[in-house]
Amino acid sequence: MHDPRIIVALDFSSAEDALKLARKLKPHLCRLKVGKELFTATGPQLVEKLMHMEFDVFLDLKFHDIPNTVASACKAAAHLGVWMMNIHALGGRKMLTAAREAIPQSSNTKLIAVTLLTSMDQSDIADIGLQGKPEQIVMRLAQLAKDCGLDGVVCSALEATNLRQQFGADFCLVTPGIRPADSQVNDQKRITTPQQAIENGASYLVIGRPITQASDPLLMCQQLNSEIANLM
Ligand SMILES: O=C(O)c1cc(=O)[nH]c(=O)n1[C@@H]1O[C@H](COP(=O)(O)O)[C@@H](O)[C@H]1O
Repeated sequence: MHDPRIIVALDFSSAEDALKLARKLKPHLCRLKVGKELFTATGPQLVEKLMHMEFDVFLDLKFHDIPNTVASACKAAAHLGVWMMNIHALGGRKMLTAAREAIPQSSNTKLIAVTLLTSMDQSDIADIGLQGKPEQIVMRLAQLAKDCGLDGVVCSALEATNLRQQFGADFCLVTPGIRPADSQVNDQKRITTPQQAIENGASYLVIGRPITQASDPLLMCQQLNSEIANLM
């Protein structure tokens, strides 16, 4: 059974563009992430289409609201049959627990919590009044997610080494902010190369623009997969 480590972020504004890219890729090489832009534009039908193409789908809607609202949203997402979904750890213990309890035990959907967005660094943390360094905040929020029974977290691969050590092999570390050596950083701040991410213990690498904007997305995905395979 294949367990691709790359999750391609389908950050597109239409189903047509998303499907065009998905048709170039292969389910044994990558999983796909549907985020706020694409889901808002296309709704659950596109998620169903991608699953029908045998891709595992990570529904990245980063729910953050009162516990009852988040719990109901998580229940609806689990009902779609997605492989993974996320909520914001900053929603706090009651919200995380309500979300966990809302997903039926019979469901295989993984529930993970976003810790500190990879687009944020120390100055952004100061702006919103959080205390500590990024790695301390991420550790604190990951501990909260673990305590509430979640399957893992979204973090930067820069923090993965400590989290892997603290929470063990089964805790899922999903790492965006992945940038191959020669690609543009864009709006990301806490970045690593794919190699660093794997070496630091990341479970899955979320990669958007370096694959979606590549002249040959399939080739880029294949190359990254072989680099990852060489390290494992
Ligand atoms: O939850 C996420 O997927 C996420 C969390 C985070 O902290 N940082 C982050 O970049 N993401 C998502 O990961 C993807 C990264 O895309 P690229 O920067 O184009 O590789 C985007 O779809 C983001 O929404």
